Amino acid sequence: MSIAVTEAEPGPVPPAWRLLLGYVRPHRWSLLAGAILALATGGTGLLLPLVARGLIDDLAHDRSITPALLGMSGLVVANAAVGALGSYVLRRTAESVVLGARRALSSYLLRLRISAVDRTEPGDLMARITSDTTLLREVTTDSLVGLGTGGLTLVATVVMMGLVDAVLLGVTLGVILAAGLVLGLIVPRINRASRQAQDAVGAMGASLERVLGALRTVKASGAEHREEEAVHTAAEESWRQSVRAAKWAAAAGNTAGLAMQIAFITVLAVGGARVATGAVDVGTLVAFLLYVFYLMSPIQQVVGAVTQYQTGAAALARIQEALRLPAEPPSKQAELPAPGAQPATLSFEDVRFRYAEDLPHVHHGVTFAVPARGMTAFVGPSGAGKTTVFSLIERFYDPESGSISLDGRDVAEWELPLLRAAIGYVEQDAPVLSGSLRDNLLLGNPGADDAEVQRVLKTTRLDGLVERLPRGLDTLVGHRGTKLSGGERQRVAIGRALLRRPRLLLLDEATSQLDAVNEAALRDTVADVARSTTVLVVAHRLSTVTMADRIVVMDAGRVRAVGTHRELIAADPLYAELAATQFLATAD
Ligand SMILES: Nc1ncnc2c1ncn2[C@@H]1O[C@H](COP(=O)(O)OP(=O)(O)OP(=O)(O)O)[C@@H](O)[C@H]1O
Repeated sequence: MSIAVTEAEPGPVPPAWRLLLGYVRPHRWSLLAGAILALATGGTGLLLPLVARGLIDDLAHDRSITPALLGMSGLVVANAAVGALGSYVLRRTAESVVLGARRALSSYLLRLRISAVDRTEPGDLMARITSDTTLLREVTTDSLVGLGTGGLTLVATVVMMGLVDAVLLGVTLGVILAAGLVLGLIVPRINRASRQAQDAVGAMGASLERVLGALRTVKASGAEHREEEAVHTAAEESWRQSVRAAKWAAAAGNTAGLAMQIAFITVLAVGGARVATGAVDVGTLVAFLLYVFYLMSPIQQVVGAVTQYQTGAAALARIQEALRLPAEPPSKQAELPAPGAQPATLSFEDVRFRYAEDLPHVHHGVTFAVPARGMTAFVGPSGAGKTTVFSLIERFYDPESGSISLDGRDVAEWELPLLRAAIGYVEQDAPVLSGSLRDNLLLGNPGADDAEVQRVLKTTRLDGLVERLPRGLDTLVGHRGTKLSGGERQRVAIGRALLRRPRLLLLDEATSQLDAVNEAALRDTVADVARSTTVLVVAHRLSTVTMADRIVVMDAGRVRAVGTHRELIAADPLYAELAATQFLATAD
């Protein structure tokens, strides 16, 4: 049985509110506490008009207004205190929702399949973790709580208004209903503009990542202005769409505000007439008008909640899009092989592979076998499919047909962490991560002891460099190791792979030449490692292939010959030609 690397095909995208509830569920109790406090704030405010009516009554009947004044002051102070506590609890909960989303999204993105990463822009994915998740904060507080507390306060206020005067309530609701119809037209536009604004932020992140990742090349090509324009265009697009969203949000807010003013004027007119006919007294009209005034806040809250929800729904959709990219299953950290573990065997059997359905095949039935120990070199023209062999062994991709076996067992049946724990992989451009030399060396085996590190430093001839550096292993290497030379970066990458005590070492040789001394040293290192480990090298140097135990010659996605240097020189014209040029990675 093979172990699935891609997750099940995702079904239809759930609606934004379901996604939002998913993020909020772990924090439901603190959210509820915040909502209750917000309601209590509304509740204390709701009592004010009644106390005010009492005060007017007291004045009309020549009674002392001190109790009513004290009551109103107490209510105002309680209102402020409960309000402050409520907004702190809500804000804290919202930050926790953002944290939860960031953790989930970043964990997921680190598990993405390489094929998914090939199709995406890292800068855009970063924007989803940083900027889109931030929008969840407002959605949680303004939207969810706003809708809940604002809605409840609204209902409570309407009930109170009904109790005070049903006719005036009817007038008020008529005006509010008309405003609601207008809002129904505005709200979807906010969603559309917000989505486009967030997409543009993603595009800006992608442009920035592209430029900053290759700033030397951009400068050397004199392309700063053109690249600057691309970043600015994305930033301006985000601005344009955000302004559009702001325009519609402002229209929504003001529609609600205008409706309240109209309701106020209408109630004043109709209420005034009712006072004149003696249907209601002045105190009732004042209390009702205070409620109309008071209605403003929950209505603004509900309208704000709905508009904010549109922005949040757009962000949620972008987050969900990232969470639906194919990823590897979650797994535990695997134990590395013990020192001196048995070297691996490897075989490819009729492997066919292409990077995507719409791309041509890169492997057209690749077959070869590699015994335990010794060094196997892969040679062939550029684009022949050599590096792809390594990517398939690591299961960055899966073949379309055929099988790849490690220790006689199909790699598809291995637990991914166990498979990768058996392998040390040095990529062609030898990536070095920002951080210290030590961080880089221990990346694949943080538990390596000092003696192991020292041994690897010696093997890779990095010991001299470490001694020269004032901070030794703790020297920071800069973004992508820019403070190291190309050769040093390559040796750090090899040291890192060796510290994993690999049973199979994959070495994609750099096409750039090292200086003669370092090249010889590296050759000796690899030869040394090959005595106890199975080593596969994508070779670009004649000096590497001449010492290989066997050479696999690849051409246009096929293995055309296997043998030693001496055998192949005689038997394979392509190999003879490659060898004659010294540089084995010639262009097609
Ligand atoms: N991630 C990818 N997505 C799509 N196509 C790819 C990808 N990686 C490589 N290819 C294509 O697959 C083919 C084989 O690439 P591969 O890197 O395996 O060649 P190679 O023999 O290692 O070449 P070189 O000697 O130049 O490193 C090339 O035509 C390349 O354009």
